[in-house]
Amino acid sequence: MYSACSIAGSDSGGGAGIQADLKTMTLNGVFATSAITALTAQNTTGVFDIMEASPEFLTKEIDAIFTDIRPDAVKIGMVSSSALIRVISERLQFYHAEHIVVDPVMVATSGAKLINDEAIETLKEELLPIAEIITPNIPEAEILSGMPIKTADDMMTAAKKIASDYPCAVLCKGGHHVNDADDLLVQKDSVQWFKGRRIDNPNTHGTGCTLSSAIAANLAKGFSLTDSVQRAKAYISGALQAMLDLGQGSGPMNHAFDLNGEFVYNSDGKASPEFRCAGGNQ
Ligand SMILES: Nc1ncnc2c1ncn2[C@@H]1O[C@H](COP(=O)(O)OP(=O)(O)OP(=O)(O)O)[C@@H](O)[C@H]1O
Ligand SMILES: Cc1ncc(CO)c(N)n1
Repeated sequence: MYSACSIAGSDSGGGAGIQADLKTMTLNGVFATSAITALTAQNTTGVFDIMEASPEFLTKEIDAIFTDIRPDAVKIGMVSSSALIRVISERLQFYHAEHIVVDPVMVATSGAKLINDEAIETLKEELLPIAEIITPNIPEAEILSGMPIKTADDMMTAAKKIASDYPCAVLCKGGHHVNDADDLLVQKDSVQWFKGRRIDNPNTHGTGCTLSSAIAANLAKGFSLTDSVQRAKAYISGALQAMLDLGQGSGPMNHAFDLNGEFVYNSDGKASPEFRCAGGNQ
């Protein structure tokens, strides 16, 4: 069975972070491992506290994973400090990790800052050079490109700038646009829009984590980057469309669905009629 590893923060509320990643990877048909960078005391209304793992402990988590169940892809989410970013970069290069997806998490849906300013520079220096793809939302793309994004043309200019500054593909997510939820993928030789109808659901906590984990899971299974993004976009649209309404703020998504309405994935990562997800038909 293929496996993917999430290196990210824990969300006690279950909607984002490691919790979203493990659900997404499982339902996209790969075995999921995790190296936790920080605990957050968080729910749908906000982030109340953060406790970082030490660099030494994060090193041991990554070593434990790579020396035993080597991941076929790695997703990196919330990493709040430069010291932790350096550990991740060094360890992933040491293990020649493949298919690295970087979600440059900066601010939670609720508005809480999840990275310090110095660490944003370290992320650019240490993680973007080893990433296959990065998945900024619009505010993150503004910071990485150094330009404001108000229109689809701005999105294109900013994503192209980031893709020319760093050796990775860039998926600029349109969730923060007011109209359609269209995402833009810029690779060295191609540019492609992934169109998404905006789903009228205020419960979008963890959409970015879910999308990047679904991309990593599909890369782990051997799909091309373009196909992995396409499949991840279908997954996030399904999870938003499945309309869960939990908590008092921006709630989590519903992962207990499948793309055709009934079945989830078997251990080969193929849709299987024998393996029905509890709650999938609700
Ligand atoms: N209301 C919506 N309807 C349809 N798709 C959406 C909606 N909101 C977000 N998306 C999609 O969800 C994915 C994540 O995008 P978004 O810009 O919300 O990421 P993010 O801000 O990093 O998420 P997070 O809330 O986890 O920080 C993208 O594919 C985006 O198009
Ligand atoms: C732990 C964690 N990672 C990422 C996000 C971004 O959605 C969040 N809110 N919490």
